[in-house]
Amino acid sequence: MAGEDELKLLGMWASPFVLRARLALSFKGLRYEYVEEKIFGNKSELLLKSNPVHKKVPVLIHNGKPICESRIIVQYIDEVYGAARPSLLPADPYHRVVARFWAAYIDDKLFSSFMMMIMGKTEEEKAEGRKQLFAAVGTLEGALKECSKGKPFFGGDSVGFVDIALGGFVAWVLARDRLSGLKHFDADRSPLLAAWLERFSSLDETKAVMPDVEKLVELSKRRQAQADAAAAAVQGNRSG
Ligand SMILES: N[C@@H](CCC(=O)N[C@@H](CS)C(=O)NCC(=O)O)C(=O)O
Repeated sequence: MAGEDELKLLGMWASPFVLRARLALSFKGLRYEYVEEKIFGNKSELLLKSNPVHKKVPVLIHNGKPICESRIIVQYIDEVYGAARPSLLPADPYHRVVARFWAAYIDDKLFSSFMMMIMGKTEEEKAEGRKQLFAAVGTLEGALKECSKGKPFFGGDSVGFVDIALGGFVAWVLARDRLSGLKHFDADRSPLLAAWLERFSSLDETKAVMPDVEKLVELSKRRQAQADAAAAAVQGNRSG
């Protein structure tokens, strides 16, 4: 990193999107100031000023300039610090758009079905979320085969953009595995992703920023209880 560069990350410890930014910074070997935000309480002036459109974390502030949205932040880090460590995005424009396509798929399909499975208002909705999640995992298994071409990561020999996009969810996948007793990246149904999960989780750069899975399990239980109570109240209002 250039001597006078100042990097500050506004985050929240449990956020998978923040974890993406932390992973990218970690894989590039960059130092930065981390600021924990109270996103469900009073958001800081700095966050509101830095991300007035979405008011969400992560926000990366580079020499006073804010960059918002996790996938954009990861690509920015890769462009600015391209010389430090291997590039996250492939050099070939077609391979680059393929990587961007799968990173978007992770948000549009994997994350949305994951949320439906956890926060669904009815048992039917949760079951539908689970079904869609397993379908999305199946599709990603094919994407890993296509992108890695037999190498360890979506990025090939080294971690790339899609690895980071999916890596943001690793701690949550492990926490939900623990809560449900299910393996979301199951070695029988998705052997490549199961092996990827082991490999990615064991890297030093990942371990350095990975949130505590036990703490996520506790947070997940609390959120589940709140979602269930809200769903029960809606049900009560309908029948009352
Ligand atoms: N699309 C955004 C999603 C970011 C996001 O949803 N952040 C959540 C934390 S996980 C947040 O800041 N929520 C606060 C709010 O919704 O007000 C990204 O990729 O960065």
